[in-house]
Amino acid sequence: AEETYAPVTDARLGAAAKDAGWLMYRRDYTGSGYAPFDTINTSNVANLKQVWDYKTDFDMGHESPAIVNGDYLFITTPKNELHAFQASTGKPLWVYKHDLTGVGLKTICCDVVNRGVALYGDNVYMATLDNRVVALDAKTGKPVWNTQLEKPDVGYAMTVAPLALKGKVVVGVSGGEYGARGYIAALDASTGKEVWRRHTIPAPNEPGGDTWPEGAYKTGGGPAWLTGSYDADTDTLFWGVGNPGPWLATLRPGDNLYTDSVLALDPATGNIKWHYQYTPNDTWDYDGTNEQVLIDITHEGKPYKALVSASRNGWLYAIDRTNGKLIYGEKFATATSVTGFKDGKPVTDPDKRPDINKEIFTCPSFLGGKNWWPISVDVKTQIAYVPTMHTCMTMKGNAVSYRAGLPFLGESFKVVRDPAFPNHWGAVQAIDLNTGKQVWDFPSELPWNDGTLTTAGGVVFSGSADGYLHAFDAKTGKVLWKSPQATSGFLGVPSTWKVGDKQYIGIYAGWGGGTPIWGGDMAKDPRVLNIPLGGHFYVFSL
Ligand SMILES: O=C(O)c1cc(C(=O)O)c2c(n1)C(=O)C(=O)c1cc(C(=O)O)[nH]c1-2
Repeated sequence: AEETYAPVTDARLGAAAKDAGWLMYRRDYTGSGYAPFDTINTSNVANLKQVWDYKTDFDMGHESPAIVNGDYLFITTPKNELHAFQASTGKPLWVYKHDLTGVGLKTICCDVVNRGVALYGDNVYMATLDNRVVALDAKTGKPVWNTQLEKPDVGYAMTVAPLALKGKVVVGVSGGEYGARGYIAALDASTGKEVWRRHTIPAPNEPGGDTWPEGAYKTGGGPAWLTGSYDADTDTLFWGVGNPGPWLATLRPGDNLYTDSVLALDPATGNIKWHYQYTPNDTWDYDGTNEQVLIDITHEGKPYKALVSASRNGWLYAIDRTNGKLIYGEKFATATSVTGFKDGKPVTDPDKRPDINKEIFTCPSFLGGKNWWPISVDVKTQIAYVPTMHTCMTMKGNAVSYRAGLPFLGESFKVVRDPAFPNHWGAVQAIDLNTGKQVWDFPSELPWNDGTLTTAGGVVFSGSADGYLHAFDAKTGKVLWKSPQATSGFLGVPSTWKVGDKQYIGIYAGWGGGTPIWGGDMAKDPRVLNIPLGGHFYVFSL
């Protein structure tokens, strides 16, 4: 039957946490990845069965969550195809294949991925590898507008899932490995016209401009390649900023604001309200882009409106989201580059800084104690479910000069095992956000490169690299159910929705992304090397 398509209004997005669908990247503006559904719960999750599936034509990383409005479901593929299905049955509705003819796909560091769509009004939005944002009619797939932000192949690319709010579609660019000057931009949702652009590296005359050597801002990196969050109470948009360029920090003394930071922005103008820098003068490619989850916590007896992020640098940060002050930092992985805090600012170990002719060994590797795979947070218990990677690295400086469209690193490196975890490349951890301390740990011999989904049914979902979707007991970490083995390793972000009384879980298998390309010893581990490729979207229900 031809279902009506209910427009995605600001009111619906503001109440997305309670919607029957899954209206945005992390379900709601807080970035929780938490669904209030309990139809599937700890007592019946063992009965989950596959109800439909879809195989894509691609062998690269599949990272998109299913975004669902009513009975309409949207997923994207590598190289920017957008597929619409009937959410309950998997009936294909339409496909949009973005035209990448003539695009070299050259300045894309970590696989030709896409992290999914945003919905607003009657439209669906996708950011593309050739730096466009496209708006399509969600019901028909018919193009509405198409705005190019940058030429392709000269440093910029886009892999981000857009965030829609208040008549705007907000996106951020990739390009931190190519000396692109990063930014976050807001486009008018109905016309595609750019409303504001916030460069993440200030010009010399702007606040923070004095944290860079002369002229360095033009090639200073600071990409913004993961989706932010939004606090309606204070009307603040939070967006993570990535690594500085070049990677070798001795070439750019200073804190290098606002790289490796979270920015609190006015969504009407893009003006900066405050910032917090996770890794000052980063020389390890630790980015600061990982999820920025808004959650109210109680720490040492005091209530806080917090923003939490499990950073690539191995520390879990809780920041006061009203003023940008550190509440606490706790290690969630072996972390020797950042060693602690002074007056709320991270302190780094000078002995762990590489230079020309100086090789160092430090943890985590540049791939991070956790990479982009989002944590989820149970809003009732304030427990976060954190995909974790156990790696360290050697790193050494070398000479580099900027050339448009080429890598701008100035370092060579190798990912190796974390000696503290001789048998495990990864884990899923439960961490109490009130304390920053571990509640349980599920170790994995393979890296764990999948986001997590938390539900009111007391079940946490996440997929393993060897192709099993796991259902964990949120309280104990006990595995309550595992799917039959998927045709590839899980990399996609799990999501859940209801059509009528039925609850569905959807997730992409489709190994790829940064780990196989950059993973050094981990990528060469035969169990990782032999993970079969191919995109396969699965939907499960009772
Ligand atoms: O600096 C950047 O612009 C940038 C972009 C991306 C991306 O857009 O996917 C990644 C990274 N950096 C990165 O450092 C990284 O480890 C990474 C992993 C992945 C992935 O999809 O698995 N993307 C990216």
